[in-house]
Amino acid sequence: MSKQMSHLDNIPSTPGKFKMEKSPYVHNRLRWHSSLAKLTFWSFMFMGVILIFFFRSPSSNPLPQDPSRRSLRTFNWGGPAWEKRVRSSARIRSHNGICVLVTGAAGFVGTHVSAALKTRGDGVLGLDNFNDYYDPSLKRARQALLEQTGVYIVEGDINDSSLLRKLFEVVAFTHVMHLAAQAGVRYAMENPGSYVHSNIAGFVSLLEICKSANPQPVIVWASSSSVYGLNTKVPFSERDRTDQPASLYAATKKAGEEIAHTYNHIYGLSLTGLRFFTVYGPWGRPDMAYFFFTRDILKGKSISIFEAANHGTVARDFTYIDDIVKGCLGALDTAEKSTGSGGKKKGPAQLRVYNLGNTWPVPVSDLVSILERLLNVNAKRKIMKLPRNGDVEFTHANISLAQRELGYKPSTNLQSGLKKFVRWYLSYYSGGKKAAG
Ligand SMILES: O=C(O)[C@H]1O[C@H](OP(=O)(O)OP(=O)(O)OC[C@H]2O[C@@H](n3ccc(=O)[nH]c3=O)[C@H](O)[C@@H]2O)[C@H](O)[C@@H](O)[C@@H]1O
Repeated sequence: MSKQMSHLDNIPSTPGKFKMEKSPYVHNRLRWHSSLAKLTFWSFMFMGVILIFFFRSPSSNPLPQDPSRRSLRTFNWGGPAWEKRVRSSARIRSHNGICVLVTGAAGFVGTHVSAALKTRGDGVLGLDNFNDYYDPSLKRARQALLEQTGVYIVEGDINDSSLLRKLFEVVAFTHVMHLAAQAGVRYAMENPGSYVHSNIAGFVSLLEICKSANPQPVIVWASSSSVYGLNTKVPFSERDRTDQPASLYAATKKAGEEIAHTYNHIYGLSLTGLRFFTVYGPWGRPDMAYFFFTRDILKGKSISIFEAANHGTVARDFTYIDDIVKGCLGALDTAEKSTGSGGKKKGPAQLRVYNLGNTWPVPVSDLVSILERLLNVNAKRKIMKLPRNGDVEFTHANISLAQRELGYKPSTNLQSGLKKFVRWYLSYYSGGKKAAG
């Protein structure tokens, strides 16, 4: 059976009525029907105007690109052929393999993690809503890449409970790698609603299904280095305070950590949050600085390099994607099972949080110098004061906990990681055939 997710489902369909009233009835009935038709017509016109007003009015819709508008999109799923594809993608092909639902599988980290799991023989099913936060054609290209490795990505939203329930009916996932999220620090000021929709409502929707699944899966999910916010103690350790987020994005990730605590406490779900530190690499996100700096340097456009007060350095603990993938797999492999069943906790379950960084902060101006050398083009640098839109000045991970417990050991420095990124970038956007970002 084909199912669809759409807000439009709630609006009754009406065209049949109008057709019927055009049939040749006796005169009175016709008049009665025609006035009924008029009444119905004008009622619908009136409702239409109100709906248009509601969606357009700035006061009733304070979020100009409200993500709920995105979920007006219709996703098709269901049916025997679809279920067969889902099962085949999720089939474990190695001894001791795990069966993983990867949310955000067409995203940057999601694609790399899905491919790595599939390559080692785990069962992998992707889920992604292919939203247009950045160029969806890049997500489609990642999807095509995953298809070659045998990973199927179901198109749907993590807020669609009936889809999630169906997926757990078709496949007994042992693990969920939850990477679907609204990312980006600065965009949170433009579209705050999308952060609440994906990072809070979407996470809760997923946890609700996981808590009732039998067996309950293990969940590993993407938190963020941004939870350290205005924390000035460096390097950032998991024990440091995280109650001063500098952006709504950071606040939603911090909220995710608290929500994880609740579901672990009440339902016995095994939950591991990974605080990623500025992940970069091939197939990366065009909204991130290293990516659009590359694009703009090549185009001869000027780039803005932020600096802190008193010409202070802004730096990031840039972390290469392959290192992050190893950290994700380490977290999945070391996670203990959830303890609940039938939606009820049977005993204490594991609740963990780890930093996944590189432990080597690099000033943004140095990042630009590396790109200039790799691209053999001088950047048009514009030094700007760090805008007050959510960015923090400095990130630096203490990774000793992840090292000890996950065997996490980053091994790629920014120079060699960017070299791989630039090589990918130039071949992907070869000769300007595709427009970057
Ligand atoms: O570590 C993380 O958790 C976060 O890392 C990145 O956030 P961010 O570090 O701000 O990454 P970019 O947006 O690529 O910025 C990198 C650096 O370049 C700087 N920048 C950015 C944009 C710009 O025009 N100029 C500029 O100097 C930023 O201030 C920052 O220091 C991701 O975008 C987040 O999704 C992720 O959660």
